[in-house]
Amino acid sequence: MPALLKEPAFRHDYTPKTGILLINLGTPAAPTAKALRPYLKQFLSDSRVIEIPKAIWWFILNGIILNVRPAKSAAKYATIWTPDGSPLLVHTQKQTTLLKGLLGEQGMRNLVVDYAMRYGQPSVEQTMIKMREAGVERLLVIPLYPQYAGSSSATALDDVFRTLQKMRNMPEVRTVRHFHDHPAYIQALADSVREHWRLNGRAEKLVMSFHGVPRFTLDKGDPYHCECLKTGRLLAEELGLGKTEYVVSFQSRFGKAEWIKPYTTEVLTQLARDGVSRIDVMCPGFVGDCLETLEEIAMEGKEDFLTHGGKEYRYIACLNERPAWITALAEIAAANLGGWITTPDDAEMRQLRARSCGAKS
Ligand SMILES: C=CC1=C(C)c2cc3[nH]c(cc4nc(cc5[nH]c(cc1n2)c(C)c5CCC(=O)O)C(CCC(=O)O)=C4C)c(C)c3C=C
Ligand SMILES: [Fe+2]
Ligand SMILES: [Fe+2]
Repeated sequence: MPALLKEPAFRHDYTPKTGILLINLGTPAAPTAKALRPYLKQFLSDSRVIEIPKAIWWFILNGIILNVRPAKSAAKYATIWTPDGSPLLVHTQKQTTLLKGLLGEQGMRNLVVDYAMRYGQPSVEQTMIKMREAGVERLLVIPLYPQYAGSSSATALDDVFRTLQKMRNMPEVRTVRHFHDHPAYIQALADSVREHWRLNGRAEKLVMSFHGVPRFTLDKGDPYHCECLKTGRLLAEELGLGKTEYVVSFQSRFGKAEWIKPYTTEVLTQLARDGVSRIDVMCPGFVGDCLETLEEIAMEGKEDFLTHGGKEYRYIACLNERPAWITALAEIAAANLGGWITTPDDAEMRQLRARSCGAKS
């Protein structure tokens, strides 16, 4: 049992709140090798992400990867960094604010909406302590990954459960496992494609590129690959696309092992070689633009396609702050908040609470 966190003395006179905690992957604090090193170390030391035996991996990580990758990755981050910081952080912050605003407009009171990062800052523990201090007694956790994977959603939830183990007065907890087939999420994606078509016309193919995972995880029971294909199919159906008009592929391969296929780079190269001249490319598995979409897909992917004979490569931005996506997020939250959002005003709630144990305050 880990050591318990410090908590304030119990009191009656506060309004119990319901919290929504959005968890995203996390991102380095700056686009520098110095900032990349601790970020990558934390990320790549996660046994949900790297399943190689710990002792062997320790040597590979500390002896090779952490000496080479920080500088290489920092150079990539530098190409997408914004004046407000890393796009992943900026979009997560904005999504949190917009969700809070929308749920407030929908009349949900006594609600705390906040975000945390699985790697880097603010950590899950930090945000959970902050929410507990704000009076959160019921906590809904939404990992910002539409498709469940052990290396994304599950590790985010591990962090929540680890923090709960350290809480004396732990909140009630509900978790969202995935929303890969949620109609409002599919609608939001479809809206973004239709808007792109309205402004730019329609390309010959729509490429839907998802983050990859090692192939063996599928063989060992991870549903991620299947959920990506389902998202792709539902989106294509919503857009009225036939089987030959879209392709689902997987990006961001790490290391030499086989990952789920087809690889996005190979698909882009092959499409160009096959004489397809104009393609639309999107990343439905990322709800906000980040390094993997802005650098790997919008920049490197474009180069792959154009250098192999393609003529026009149009990247469709992630959902980011699109109103339809914030509405979808609110729907996903509301569907999981059943019975948790109470209507009595603050004073009444305090009275109810004090009365239940006979105390005066
Ligand atoms: C080492 C293996 C990796 C697995 C497995 C993996 C799964 C996975 N990742 C995401 C989402 C994101 N990954 C991002 C960056 C990133 N991913 C890996 C490695 C694995 N990911 C690394 C080493 C990095 C860091 C960048 C680099 O050095 O290449 C990001 C972007 C972060 C940002 O700051 O913008 C996202 C998002 C998912 C959803 C997933 C499993 C399904
Ligand atoms: Fe990743
Ligand atoms: Fe399947």
